[in-house]
Amino acid sequence: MSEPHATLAEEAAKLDAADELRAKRAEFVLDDSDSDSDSDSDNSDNNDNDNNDSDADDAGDGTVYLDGNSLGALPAAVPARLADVIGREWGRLRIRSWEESGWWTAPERIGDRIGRLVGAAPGQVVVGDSTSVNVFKAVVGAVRIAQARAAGGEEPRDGTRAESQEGTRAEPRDEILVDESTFPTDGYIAESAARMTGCTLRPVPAPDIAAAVGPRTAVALVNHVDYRTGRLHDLPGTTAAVHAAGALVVWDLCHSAGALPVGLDAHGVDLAVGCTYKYLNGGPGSPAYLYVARAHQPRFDSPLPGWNSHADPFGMAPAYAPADGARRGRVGTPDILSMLALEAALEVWDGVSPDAVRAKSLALTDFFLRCVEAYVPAGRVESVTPAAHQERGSQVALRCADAGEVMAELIRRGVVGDFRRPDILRFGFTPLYTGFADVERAARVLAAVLAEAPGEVA
Ligand SMILES: Cc1ncc(COP(=O)(O)O)c(C=O)c1O
Ligand SMILES: Nc1c(O)cccc1C(=O)C[C@H](N)C(=O)O
Repeated sequence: MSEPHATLAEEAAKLDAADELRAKRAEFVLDDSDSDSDSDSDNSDNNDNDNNDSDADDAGDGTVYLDGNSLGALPAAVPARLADVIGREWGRLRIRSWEESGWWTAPERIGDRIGRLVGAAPGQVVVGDSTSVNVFKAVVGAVRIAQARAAGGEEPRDGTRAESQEGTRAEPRDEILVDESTFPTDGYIAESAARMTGCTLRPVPAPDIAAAVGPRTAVALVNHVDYRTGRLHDLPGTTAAVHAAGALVVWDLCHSAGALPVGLDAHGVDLAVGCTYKYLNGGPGSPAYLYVARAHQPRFDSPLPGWNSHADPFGMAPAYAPADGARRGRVGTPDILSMLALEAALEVWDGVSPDAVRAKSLALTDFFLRCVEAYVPAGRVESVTPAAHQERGSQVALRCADAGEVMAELIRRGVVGDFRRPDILRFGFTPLYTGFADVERAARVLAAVLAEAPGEVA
């Protein structure tokens, strides 16, 4: 029997009152009441949304922002910090800021801040470039490690031998596995990396990678959370299986970092990449990051050995000699304005534990699914996000044939999610600023929109 609206609205109020992260919401800019009516940030073709959320006031009480899994909201501390970076550090200190304002060391300093959120001890994460570029560095770097190990008969990290038999040289490591439903950029880059390294690329469903990995696999590239379905993949189990086969694993954390604990060190992950503009709220185009586990750093041979990763960058030597540690993952001059905006954005995480964020994330997605079940006529939408907590990230994806029109109308009424072709409504739940009342309202507006546009599940 469906739960009535009043009951769920009351429950939302109680859940909000008991929410230990509730105060964090005030650290974000979420009020769009004075927004420029020409501003159309959720209306870009890139975002696959066809409508403008400047009409959000139609709904009467502002916007419910459920697109933080694409672009996180603005942390309130960022504008003043950026004004200082521009006015004082750049405007007055100019070149001195590379030293005096800590610009030169920002990629590693901010990397350590992200490291805490993804379970990496200091010295293993460097911030810079886009996720796409870091996928390239990570996959090629990982293949080179796997191939060097196979050629030299070295011990992999978990102690299993690279030789297939005592005294016999191991088979060549010439295969890259990629999760079949990967975000496209990872697949494109893995394909290019495979061509460059003499590997073949084999797409495999992420849950099957543990079984598919074999003696010729060099690297598996896997998304921790699927960008369309919100499915959370088994990072500990897949990593262990890849290691048991003597290969390396690269995880893409775009849709998990800042939404759930990752445990990179605890699970022995080799390399990882991620963006910072989703749950880490770094801003549009904010720099991504690269994790290279400490044990691999001495052998990490970057395919983009720029001068910033040189052991002595200002020596300007003609020959390349790599820096030690995380800095080896750098390429060229860091994008300081975006990088320092990200650093200010990360201050909202002070005192916040990834476990608390995960608990609230699951509570939010559970509650949304319950509200949808209560409000939306049976069969009108179908959830493609797993119900099991251990398989769910921080978004809910609902399938319906008219998803494009439905999302456009939702946005017009102040509920901002996004649409992924051909038939997915995507709702992201950012625990630092999303409340249970937002969730209840989103489901209520969704049900109203669906009732007015009766259609079929895809
Ligand atoms: C899983 C995943 N990887 C990579 C990217 C894109 O990376 P980039 O920062 O290079 O645009 C995204 C989103 O844009 C993503 O969802
Ligand atoms: N990076 C994006 C962009 O520059 C424009 C629009 C959307 C994005 C995204 O991040 C999309 C996102 N990775 C997704 O999961 O679909």
